[in-house]
Amino acid sequence: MLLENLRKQVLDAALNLIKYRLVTLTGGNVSGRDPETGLVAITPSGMEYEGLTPEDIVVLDLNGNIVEGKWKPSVDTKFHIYIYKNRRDINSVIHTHSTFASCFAALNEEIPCVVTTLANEVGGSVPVARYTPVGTDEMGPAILEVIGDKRACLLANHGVVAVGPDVRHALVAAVMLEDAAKVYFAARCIGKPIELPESEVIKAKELFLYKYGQK
Ligand SMILES: O=C(CO)[C@@H](O)[C@@H](O)COP(=O)(O)O
Repeated sequence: MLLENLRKQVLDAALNLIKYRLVTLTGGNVSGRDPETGLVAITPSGMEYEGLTPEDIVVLDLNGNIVEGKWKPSVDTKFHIYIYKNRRDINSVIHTHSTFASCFAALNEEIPCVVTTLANEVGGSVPVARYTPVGTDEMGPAILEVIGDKRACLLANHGVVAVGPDVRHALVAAVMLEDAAKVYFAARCIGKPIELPESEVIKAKELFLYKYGQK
């Protein structure tokens, strides 16, 4: 089996989307790129993640051709591939429909950096990519128009895309974005959330990039 370890990471992340309630049923998708071969492992389309094995994860080349796999790849394959083709620093793309972040996607509203979590794990505020129809060539460019060096963006009227240098970092960005979106949602209900100063955002971002955990 090609890319067994990466396929296991992609499947594990997909199961975590269910665990952290970022998707329901077959919603969302996960992919990872192998830096050595350039091949991409992506979840199959329309299949619930529980019960899948690494063999069910589809391996593609950067033209979107199936290299190994028995199922059709995600309906969102085009934007995953577009991101990999245009951003060498990104080796994982995760798409979710997480509830609170999707509220702001429905409002076409950026989530400001009102808690250090967003600075730490996403790199600051969360921009909104313009609406594009699912499965089209437009979604990839719309995402790269806004995401910059952030680790996540909202998809207008749709959901969330999180990215990272590997599957683990992209998963953490997706989970922590939803945490921060819940806080922002509740804070908006109570009063007027206060944005962190840019200087503090930079400090919090760098702390997690260079010092957090066992670094
Ligand atoms: O949001 C969408 C389609 O609108 C997709 O993420 C979701 O339905 C999952 O599709 P796939 O199972 O990845 O083909």
